[in-house]
Amino acid sequence: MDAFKITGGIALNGEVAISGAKNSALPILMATLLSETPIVISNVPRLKDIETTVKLLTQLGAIVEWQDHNTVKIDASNVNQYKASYELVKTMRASILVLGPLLARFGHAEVSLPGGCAIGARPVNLHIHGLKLMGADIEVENGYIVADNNGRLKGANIFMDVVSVTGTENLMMAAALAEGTTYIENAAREPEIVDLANCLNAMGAKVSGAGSDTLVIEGVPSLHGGQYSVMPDRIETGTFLVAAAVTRGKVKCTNTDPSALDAVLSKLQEAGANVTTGADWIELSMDKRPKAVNIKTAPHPAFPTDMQAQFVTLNAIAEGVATTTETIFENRFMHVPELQRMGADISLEGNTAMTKGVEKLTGAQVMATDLRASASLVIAGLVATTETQVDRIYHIDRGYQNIEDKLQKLGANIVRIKTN
Ligand SMILES: CC(=O)N[C@H]1[C@@H](OP(=O)(O)OP(=O)(O)OC[C@H]2O[C@@H](n3ccc(=O)[nH]c3=O)[C@H](O)[C@@H]2O)O[C@H](CO)[C@@H](O)[C@@H]1O
Ligand SMILES: C=C(OP(=O)(O)O)C(=O)O
Repeated sequence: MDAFKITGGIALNGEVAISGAKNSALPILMATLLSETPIVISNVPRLKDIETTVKLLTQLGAIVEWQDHNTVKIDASNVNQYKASYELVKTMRASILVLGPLLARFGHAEVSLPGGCAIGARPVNLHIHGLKLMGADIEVENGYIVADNNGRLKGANIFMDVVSVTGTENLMMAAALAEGTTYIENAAREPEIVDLANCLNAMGAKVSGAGSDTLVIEGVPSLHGGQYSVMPDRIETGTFLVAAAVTRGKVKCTNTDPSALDAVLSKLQEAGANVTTGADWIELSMDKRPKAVNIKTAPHPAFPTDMQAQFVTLNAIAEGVATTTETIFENRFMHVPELQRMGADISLEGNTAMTKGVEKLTGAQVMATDLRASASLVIAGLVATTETQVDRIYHIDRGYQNIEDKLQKLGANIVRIKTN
């Protein structure tokens, strides 16, 4: 298994080019299943979840061809399998995103029910409920969601009880090929929803309202290929900015979109960072110890849960006390015991972590438990006074393209090693 060895204490300095957004690329790649002709997607990040997606699309019968490192052509004209197996779904929950497209285009889909995972139960009841409202017949059999529909799905009025990102995406994709108009109320408003809607519209769909809480999707009989470029990864951007802030460095993130990061940038400024932005870049410099900042996660445009762990690390070494409240996932504080092992003073009460900032963290052998928890431990390693080993970094490889190369270029002392 791979691990990172990090020797901390170096201020990060320089420029880092941000990759395409994992959470946008995944639904967009799944959306290619809706198209009868080939589609070329650029700015696709090369990371484990994308490899898994390519494997899944290929198993379904799509022809996937990389045109360059980050550009992929997908021809889903001959898709002839409709099953996403447990083997793939267990490694990547976003596999659930084939459900809507397969059902809408082929009238049949079988997708393994994703299990619970490190950050919470994460049910998919809203995906199923919405598709049923569109007329699908759905049963859960032997651990699989088995969905059938005769002919086209029907447009429906869908109210989402809970704001769900992939739930909104699955239903948006299904509705794109449905007969009639679908209204999705209490829809997620994340920038990745807007990106998917733009991609679908480039394929001939009629989606409006993306970015608001009501989506209106006028179904069309078929979708076609074309070209689309994935938006920059706002969570990767935020992760590098926090790393710059805690190491008291100066980092410019290029190829990014500041408008997708309002809540994160405002918290970094509150922590004392100097943040400047241009159309497609953000520069952060920090010459003092950060001030502790209170955080409460909530659906976009509020503070993203995918940045919570990184800010717990910031608060752990900041001046003062702070509360970090997680309202999206019931079990997303697995990084806390690991940070405590590095000397952080954090107590957990329900869904709130209370941090009393310490002057320094010390290196330790720690274990990554999920994607963003891993990122928070890497950041802690960058600021710790002695060597840190982060084990099980397959979690971080799911969502960050070449994170160690990018950090090395900013001056960090981080290497990938093999353990046992
Ligand atoms: C691939 C991808 O884009 N992943 C992101 C997506 O995950 P994902 O789409 O899985 O997360 P959701 O937005 O669906 O989850 C939000 C909340 O809704 C609940 N829920 C969700 C669906 C459902 O059918 N029933 C239900 O109760 C979940 O348990 C959770 O408490 O949004 C999360 C919240 O911003 C991010 O952390 C993930 O990085
Ligand atoms: C939780 C995340 O991803 P996923 O939904 O794919 O598990 C994440 O990107 O932080």
